[in-house]
Amino acid sequence: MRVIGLMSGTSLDGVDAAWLETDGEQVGAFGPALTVPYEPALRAAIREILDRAPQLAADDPQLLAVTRRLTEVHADAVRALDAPYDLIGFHGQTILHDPNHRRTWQIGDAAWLAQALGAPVAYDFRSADVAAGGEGAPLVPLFHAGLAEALPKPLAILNIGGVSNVTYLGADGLIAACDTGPGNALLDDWVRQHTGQAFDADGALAASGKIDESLLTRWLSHSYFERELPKSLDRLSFHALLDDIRGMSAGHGAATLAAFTARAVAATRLPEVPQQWLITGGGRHNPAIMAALRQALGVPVNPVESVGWNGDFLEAQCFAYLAMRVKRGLPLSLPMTTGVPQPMQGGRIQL
Ligand SMILES: Nc1ncnc2c1ncn2[C@@H]1O[C@H](COP(=O)(O)OP(=O)(O)OP(=O)(O)O)[C@@H](O)[C@H]1O
Ligand SMILES: CC(=O)N[C@H]1[C@@H]2OC[C@@H](O2)[C@@H](O)[C@@H]1O[C@H](C)C(=O)O
Repeated sequence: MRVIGLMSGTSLDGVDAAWLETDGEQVGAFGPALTVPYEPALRAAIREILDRAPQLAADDPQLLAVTRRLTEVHADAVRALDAPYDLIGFHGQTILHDPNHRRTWQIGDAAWLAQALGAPVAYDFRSADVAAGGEGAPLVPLFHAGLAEALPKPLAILNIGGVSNVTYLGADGLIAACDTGPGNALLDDWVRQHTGQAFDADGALAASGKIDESLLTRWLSHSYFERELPKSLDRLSFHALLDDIRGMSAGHGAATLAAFTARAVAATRLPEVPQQWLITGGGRHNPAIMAALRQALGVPVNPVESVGWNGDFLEAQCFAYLAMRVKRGLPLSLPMTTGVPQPMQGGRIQL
């Protein structure tokens, strides 16, 4: 089937939309993809909702307004793709992720979207997993495994979005995963506070500063890095650490945060050392993070473009693939990807 996947990630920068022809197991063809950025007012409103999420009522007027506007931008993204489709995969925007309390919350109005587009919409990909005692994230591993079938293993695929997550593919067929630590979200927030820019373009600010090694050592002693996978994070899980660098110069802070993203990856215990790391997500555009990864991992580190994938749209493509799996009743997650007791179906379809 022809499926459009829609992902609004933890960076809060906009909606990624990507077209895929798939049966939910193989990818038949990749198609057009694009990003519709959120207008600054919407971005700020999402950020407010995210900060208020733990106390937020489902009928909060600001929540309802943000949900509607966010869903409209998703509809715009589908229309802008201008390609025929049979099904939509709609992730929505995560505003809260707390699997320990069996809560994960993605906002977005699937019923409105299905009606606006006149097409079925698969949505609510994470809650069945969390209800079954799983982490509810990451969900991308089965898609990575499908794409990487012919690649040499063991292989690690690292997404550096707002939060970073890794998929491990073993030579024996094992698929394992977890969030590794911060991606760009801490760094983005730091850069916004200090320069007013949305992110550290090309790692320039980080390159101008010096890494605070003793602080890094302290941060890496955080209990999250002791935990075995599977495990997952909220966008705000590490935000308290920004207090530790409050007095630092913008450059030193950026250098230390970029290095932390990379060292947290290296601190993640995988079943075996991968032959290669393939890097996807916006963080692969940051040379400071890429250089720190190469130094910390000691095996080849390459962007996913080196194997012909598009690292700006892999997650949107993933939710097209998962939409098809929802439709076919195939599992979305496995014991070693989210900690569910058995391969777990999930998602719902709005007709
Ligand atoms: N040229 C660049 N230089 C430095 N950083 C960049 C560049 N381009 C993108 N980024 C970083 O990538 C981020 C966006 O990444 P991405 O689009 O993968 O996020 P996302 O889709 O919200 O992620 P996720 O859902 O995985 O959390 C930006 O906020 C920025 O930090
Ligand atoms: C709860 C949630 O939305 N998590 C996101 C987030 O962004 C990156 C990382 O944290 C990953 O765990 C997940 O997204 C990807 C698409 C996933 O589920 O695989």
